[in-house]
Amino acid sequence: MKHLAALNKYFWKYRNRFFIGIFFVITSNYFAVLAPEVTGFIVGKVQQHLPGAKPVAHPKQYDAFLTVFINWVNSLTFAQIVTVCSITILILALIRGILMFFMRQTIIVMSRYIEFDQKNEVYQHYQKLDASFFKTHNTGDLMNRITEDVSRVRMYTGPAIMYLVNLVALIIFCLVNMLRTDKQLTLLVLAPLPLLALTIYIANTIINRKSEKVQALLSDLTTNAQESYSGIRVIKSFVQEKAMLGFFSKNSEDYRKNAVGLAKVEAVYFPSMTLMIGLSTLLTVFIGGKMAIADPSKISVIVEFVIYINMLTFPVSAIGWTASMIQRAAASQKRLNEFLQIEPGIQDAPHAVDAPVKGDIVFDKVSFTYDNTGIKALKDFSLTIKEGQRILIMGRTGSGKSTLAQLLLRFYDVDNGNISIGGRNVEAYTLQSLRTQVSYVPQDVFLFSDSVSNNIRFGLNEHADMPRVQQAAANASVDKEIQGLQNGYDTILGERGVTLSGGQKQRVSIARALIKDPQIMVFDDCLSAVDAKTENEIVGNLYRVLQNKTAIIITHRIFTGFKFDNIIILEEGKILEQGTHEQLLLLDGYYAELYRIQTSTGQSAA
Ligand SMILES: Nc1ncnc2c1ncn2[C@@H]1O[C@H](COP(=O)(O)OP(=O)(O)OP(=O)(O)O)[C@@H](O)[C@H]1O
Repeated sequence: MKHLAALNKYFWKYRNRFFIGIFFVITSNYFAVLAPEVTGFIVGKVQQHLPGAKPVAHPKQYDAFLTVFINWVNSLTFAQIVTVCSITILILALIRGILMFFMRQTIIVMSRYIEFDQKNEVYQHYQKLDASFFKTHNTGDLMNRITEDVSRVRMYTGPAIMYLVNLVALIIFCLVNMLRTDKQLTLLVLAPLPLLALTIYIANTIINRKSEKVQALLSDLTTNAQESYSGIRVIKSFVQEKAMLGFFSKNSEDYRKNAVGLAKVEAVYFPSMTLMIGLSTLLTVFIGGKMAIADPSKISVIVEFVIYINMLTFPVSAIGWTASMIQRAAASQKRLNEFLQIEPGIQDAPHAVDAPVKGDIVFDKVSFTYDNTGIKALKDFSLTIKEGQRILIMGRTGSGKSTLAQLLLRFYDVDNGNISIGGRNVEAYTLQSLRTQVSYVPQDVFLFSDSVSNNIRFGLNEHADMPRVQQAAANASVDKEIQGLQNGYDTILGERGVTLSGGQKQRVSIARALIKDPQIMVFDDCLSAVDAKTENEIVGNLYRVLQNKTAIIITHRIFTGFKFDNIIILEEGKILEQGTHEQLLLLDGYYAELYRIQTSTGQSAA
């Protein structure tokens, strides 16, 4: 339950709505319990009007408000009393309805505001968390917490609180009135209600457990179906349709069994609840009936009590429901707190500054190990890249090339050594200035379900006009292909739009980096999906665009047509060879071997 304390800041933020809402809940219940009293009063009047009726031994006491009303009504004729009381009951119902409307307008609307704020809070926090957090938590879990868990918490901030205050207020008002009317009858007829509340609580817990299981199975089923659709080409090419169908049918069967089990419990639960509630009414009529036989003036009491019992039915049955709603919200808030309390490992250092990120890049004895796998990706790595140099980084897969780029952008922080740009440690720049001024084209391309032009503009804070977007696309050699699409630059990409080829996606992603026009650019194996001719064209363009800029190009292919200031060959996190193309050929090592293979097979990019 302590987990829910995290929500207090929201209650405080919306305190006006909250307290006004509670005021509406209480007043609506006050007016609700006036109706049975007026009904009891009028039935009493009718009974007294019958021939041979004995006068009431102990006239009933009313609260101050009702006493004024009854004193006034008593001054009217019998026919007028009946009419006025009937209209009063109608007016009371109307007042209650209006107050309930305002109660929902305040409390439920407040819960929607809190839900909105909480979703934003979680989303903003996700944005702050670093790369290693996302590597160790799966997307489904992140999605579930921001949607399902936040919704469950809303059930607490809205309906649960509203019903809780409502039931407490109604039970108190009813009890006060019932005890004032007849203490003994009150205790007798209310005896089954605690039992009812307990039974409902237990049954609700069982239902919740079962429905959570059903929910989890449904989520498995959806994931299963989603994977089948997105991996349909792999399934078909490996002729695994039958196996996948079998897997899906098994999941589906598990889901069916559990859903039917839940339906059975619910089928027993609701009628038994009605039966138990009926018991209280039966007791009222039975015990009250006996009392009325002994003293006919008690008829009004029985009528009043039957109405009270019916009024109490819903709140009492809602006790279990509300309790389980609060339990579920507490469990969900616990899950949300787990993430909200994680401090991002990569943050702005206290002394970090917003400054132009340019100058020589120096890796000084850098070592880095991935925490989750213990893999030592860089070992005592030192390299100086002069401002304006274009360098190529090559090496076997897993040799640490991408790690270098990610350390430069502070997706991770080094374990030992340091990385500086323009004489200032990368940690001394704010993340904002570092990442806006160093353009990075990652290995795995990601395009948003948006227009091509907006995908290219993505990293800009200002709006770029079309000529600028087109220029960036032309430099990435993708302009002509975009123009060839049906809606050109307005073509929507992604699941509901056009699917670009792997090479086209890579080039849109390069255009996105080029449009930022930064001083430092890092291309991480981002041309792997394009053919040699296109690659040649892009590198040619890049060579021109990257004049006077520092460029780090990570690749597996050799570009012979262009002169790189330095070529680095990495091996197991260390420099194996470095120098210009000619120097490396003379060295006759890994690079020369790769060059021979590529030229003999015609793979060389230029
Ligand atoms: N997020 C990660 N968590 C744990 N280990 C990682 C992670 N990323 C990379 N590694 C490991 O670190 C080592 C270096 O990986 P890196 O991605 O830098 O290599 P690379 O030279 O870029 O490879 P490739 O050419 O295949 O892209 C590899 O052994 C890899 O398995």
